[in-house]
Amino acid sequence: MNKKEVNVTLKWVLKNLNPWMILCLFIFGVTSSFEGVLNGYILGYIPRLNVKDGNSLIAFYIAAVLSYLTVYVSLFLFSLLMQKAIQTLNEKIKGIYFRANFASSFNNPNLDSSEVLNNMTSISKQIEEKYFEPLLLLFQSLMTVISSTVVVLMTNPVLGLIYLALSFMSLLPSYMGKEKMKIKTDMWSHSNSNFLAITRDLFAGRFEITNFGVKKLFMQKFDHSLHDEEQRYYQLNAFQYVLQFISWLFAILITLTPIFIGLWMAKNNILGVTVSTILTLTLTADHVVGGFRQLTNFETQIQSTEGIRKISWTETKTDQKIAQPVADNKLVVENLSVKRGDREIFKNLSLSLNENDKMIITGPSGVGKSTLLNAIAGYIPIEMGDVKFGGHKLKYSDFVFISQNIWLFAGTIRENLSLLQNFTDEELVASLKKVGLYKELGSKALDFEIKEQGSNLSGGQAQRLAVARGLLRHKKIFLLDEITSSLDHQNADEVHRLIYQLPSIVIEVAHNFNKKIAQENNVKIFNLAQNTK
Ligand SMILES: Nc1ncnc2c1ncn2[C@@H]1O[C@H](COP(=O)(O)OP(=O)(O)OP(=O)(O)O)[C@@H](O)[C@H]1O
Repeated sequence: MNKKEVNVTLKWVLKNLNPWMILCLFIFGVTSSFEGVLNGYILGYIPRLNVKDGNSLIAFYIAAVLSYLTVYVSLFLFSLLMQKAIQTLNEKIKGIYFRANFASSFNNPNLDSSEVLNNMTSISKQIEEKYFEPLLLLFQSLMTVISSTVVVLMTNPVLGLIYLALSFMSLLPSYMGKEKMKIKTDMWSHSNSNFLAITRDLFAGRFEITNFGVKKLFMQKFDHSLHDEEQRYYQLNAFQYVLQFISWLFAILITLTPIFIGLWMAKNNILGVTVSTILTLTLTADHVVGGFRQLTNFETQIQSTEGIRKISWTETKTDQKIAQPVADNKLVVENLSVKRGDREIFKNLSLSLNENDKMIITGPSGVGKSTLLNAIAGYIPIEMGDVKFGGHKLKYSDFVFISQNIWLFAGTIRENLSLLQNFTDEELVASLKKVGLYKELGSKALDFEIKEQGSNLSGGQAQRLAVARGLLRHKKIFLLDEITSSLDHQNADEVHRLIYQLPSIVIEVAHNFNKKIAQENNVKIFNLAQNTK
């Protein structure tokens, strides 16, 4: 077991991006940030132009076109590069997230693929929208704030400072409403998760709700929770509009007051203020505050992802080698003790199987048959004891574990058998013949297309395919968990005759089994109930 963790931070982002990409993002981030000051600078220049001088008008026109062109080309390239960077980072994060869940699923057998997929999509989307994008845009906003501040102060330091001070007042309403906004968001989010939980529960219990005739009561519960959720959402939005309204009122003061002060200074010839100064400051000062507002917004988004950016998992060591011959092919279970939760399922349990031995583990429901098989396989933690094969600790590569749900994926029999490893067609055909599937699947058995989750194969065919996978790899141990419980007697007997003849050790967990076939094949019967009491 190996504990691993990836913390998605600025350092991680920089490490995973190409240095050239980072350099270009930096350059275009700086040049594109002048978008904020360009309007103010160019419009503010107009009153200073000598409109009688044609040459200076042409020069002004060319300079303005080139400036806008530089800024917009930079902005375009910055946006394009940003998307490329996000693609790279998304691929990394989704890859890590999937691998983390894949590895951790060994300790969480109930983990469902749709849950992993949903989480992977929603978490990576959140990291993309609330971390990667804001992080890349944060730099650009910072540059906008710096360049606009420089232009404002250079235009006229005193009037510039008045403009900035008043502009920053526009942040007051949202700053003051921040705490209340957070409370309202939390309330809505709490109500929303309640609503989702109730919806899931109701849907899962739709048959019981109908059978017990309690539909009306549960629909009322649903409506109540839906109303609560929508009401909280309305309150959240209404509060947002209240803040917005206060901001508008502030804006009237903030926009007109510095213009009036500027005009008054111009009238009285104070500090060389002109109409040109007022124009430049009016159009530029807003970008300082706008950039600042964006900065704080990005920072809040970045902080909100702190929890989901830490991805940790436990890596279980797997070896992908084909089973190697061992000194003696004996499987020995020594003093095995297993607890599930606080409950001791069995204690000091020992078993010994020689090469090619077959054993059925039986006993009443809930006694711990599947637990024992999973503990032997190493799929669940054990309290004490050892499981050895050929004198060494049993490894994943030593055995094939087959349960009722055979893992089959959309693809050919060839792919499902070889699992994308290199095997010749002769080897694949030989394994299919051993389980009696070759003839059954027609002349082109290897090219037979299996549908998603093997929906076009019978239960028995799927079981035999799983056995063929193990035979192909010369596995010396087959661990089988209730594999025939969903098959009819004839199919179940057929599968049993096959597995009891395998040149391997077979341990099968079975509630019910055909005693005659078991006897004919010298299968040992191990009743767990008698061995745990
Ligand atoms: N995932 C789990 N987490 C906690 N306890 C579990 C879990 N699975 C099973 N158990 C407990 O372990 C006991 C043994 O379960 P197990 O599935 O091994 O029994 P079994 O003999 O295979 O039953 P059955 O024949 O009904 O499949 C159960 O009674 C249950 O209390």
